[in-house]
Amino acid sequence: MTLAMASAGRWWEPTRIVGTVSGRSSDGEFLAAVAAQIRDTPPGAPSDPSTPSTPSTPSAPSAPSAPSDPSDPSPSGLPVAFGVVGFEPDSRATFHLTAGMVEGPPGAPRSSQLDPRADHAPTVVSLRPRPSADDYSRTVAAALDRIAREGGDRKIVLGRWQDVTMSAPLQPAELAARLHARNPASVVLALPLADPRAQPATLVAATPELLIARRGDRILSRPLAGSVPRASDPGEDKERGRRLLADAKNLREHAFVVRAIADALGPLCDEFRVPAAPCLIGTDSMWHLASPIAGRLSPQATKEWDALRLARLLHPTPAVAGTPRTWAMDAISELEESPRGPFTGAAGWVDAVGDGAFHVVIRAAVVQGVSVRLFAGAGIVDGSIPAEEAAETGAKMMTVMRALGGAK
Ligand SMILES: C=C(O[C@@H]1C=C(C(=O)O)C=C[C@H]1O)C(=O)O
Repeated sequence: MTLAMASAGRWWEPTRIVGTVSGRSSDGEFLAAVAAQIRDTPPGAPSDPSTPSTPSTPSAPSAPSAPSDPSDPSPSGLPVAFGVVGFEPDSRATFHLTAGMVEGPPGAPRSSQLDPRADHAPTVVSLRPRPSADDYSRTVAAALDRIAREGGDRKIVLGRWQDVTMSAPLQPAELAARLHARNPASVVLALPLADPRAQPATLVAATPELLIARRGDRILSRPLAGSVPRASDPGEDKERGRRLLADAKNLREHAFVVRAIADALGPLCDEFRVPAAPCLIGTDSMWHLASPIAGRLSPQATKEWDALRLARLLHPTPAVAGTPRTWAMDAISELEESPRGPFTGAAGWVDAVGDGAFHVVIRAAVVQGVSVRLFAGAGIVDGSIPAEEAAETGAKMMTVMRALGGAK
């Protein structure tokens, strides 16, 4: 099985997986127990024979290097719990208890199953959008009706799926390596999902969105909301980014998220900084409005709030659910075709001292043999245009589609 993470040009793998636990995503007791369990996991603990370690794991842990990014796994080389909390309250959360994450060789893994020049590279043989772009546009219109009925000042994030079939089973590590090569500024995660009913599946994502990182008393969140697809012409591309920064509908969409995060984190902090206006960040396929929010936890909050508990406090934000949260989640479960599960969940790590980083599971796929399932969503507010939201979700899926070799 493949458990790996890449951020800021560095690739991380566990020295050893000592156990895997799963429970309901909304089960606070279960998740508190995960954080407690990692405090009791000795570094280099003997491996549980039922959960073999990753074959490509380096044999000796490398010396912990200085963190270059708040998302990096524990620089102290401490045991970490690495996992995902799903979107719906009753979805499955999976955590792998590892003896520590160590930095692998740059650009790992070494093999390249997805190298298009290799004859054994799996190729895309079929694509099935669920629903079609037209049906999705109709669902967006239905969401706009709901928002209008409530007076307009609301948001619903609506998504759609794409089921891809490959010509041969896809190695999740290969997809992760490709995403990492193409999206150096995103955090790449490959995370086996525990579902006893299903054939083994792995979540792979290249996410640009940081839900929360905690290092000691310092916290950082960088929500995204308000997006436009990039353009191939450099002049037009730059112009789209410039227009996004000044676009009233997208700024409103963004403000919902910043407000929710500031309201949740502000009371825990002695110092707290929210930018007055968002900045622009780009991925391979999208421009996004982003707000880096930073704080210093109070001494009491530092003791009580580990990274996973902070992630649970924020998740799901209006970037992936909407506002107000419960109303938006009800609308999503009525309007979307199926439950999202890990998509738009929170994935990352927490260590024995409560430090950690959780990322929003977007630009993601679930890989299961020859099947690859993609998801992308878009925030709907008063003024959204259904066809544009369909185009936006299509563009968001391009990050994974290109890495699969299924798009230019
Ligand atoms: C839901 C997704 O993206 C979220 C919605 C965004 C938006 O509506 O602009 C931007 C980033 C994400 O927070 C996704 O990419 O699937």
